[in-house]
Amino acid sequence: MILELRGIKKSFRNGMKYQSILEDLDIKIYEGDSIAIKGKSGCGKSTLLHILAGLITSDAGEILFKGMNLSQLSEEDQANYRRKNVGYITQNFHLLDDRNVYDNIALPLQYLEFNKIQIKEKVEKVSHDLEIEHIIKRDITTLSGGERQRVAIARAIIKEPAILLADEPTGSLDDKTEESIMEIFKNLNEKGMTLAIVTHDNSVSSYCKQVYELKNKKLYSVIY
Ligand SMILES: Nc1ncnc2c1ncn2[C@@H]1O[C@H](COP(=O)(O)OP(=O)(O)OP(=O)(O)O)[C@@H](O)[C@H]1O
Repeated sequence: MILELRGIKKSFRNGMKYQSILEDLDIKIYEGDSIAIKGKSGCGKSTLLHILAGLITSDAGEILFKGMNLSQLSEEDQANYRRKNVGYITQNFHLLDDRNVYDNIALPLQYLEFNKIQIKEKVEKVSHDLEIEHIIKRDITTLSGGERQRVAIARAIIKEPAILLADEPTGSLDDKTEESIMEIFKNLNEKGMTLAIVTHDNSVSSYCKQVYELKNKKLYSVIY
């Protein structure tokens, strides 16, 4: 098992009120799994992905990565865990506007202290796969929504993470580009990368081996 959530609870404080989002949520994700997470807008899908990525903490429960309890690690070790193992594509991409496309894609490898030659090789390969070679020197601010999305995907997969978490990764792409991105994810998954995707799109979830619905603060396996 690569990642397990046990008894996760999460609520947010909005003004004077606490809004409970996740309640006693469990999930087991096995190495090489590909899972889609569906559910109504606002039900807590992004919150769940943030918890899986270790970006926010839960109020109760445990997150285990290959049996290791992440909440028992120091902040520095948690950050190292994320850098090495987790690729994350957020809903609004979070690209760095003051750097060009190349530098955005190269960033995770710089954190992992790859040398310049290794970085160049990997950036060239991933930008070829995602068909963004022609925009590699462009400033982020000049890109279209779909181009930004592909840059965010390139940045997330360049380090070949053990687990890729993606929040609506093909949301603003046309059908053909969506299909090519899903083929890339499928290939990476076949090579052993575990995949968890939040999506509303049935054609995206059809690529996944398992589909879950987040409902009433818990995850339910959807059987077609
Ligand atoms: N940092 C926060 N502070 C307060 N409330 C929050 C915070 N983050 C999320 N929420 C609330 O938690 C609920 C779940 O939000 P979340 O973004 O996880 O839903 P979602 O299922 O991903 O929605 P969507 O499909 O619309 O993107 C929403 O009601 C949202 O307003």
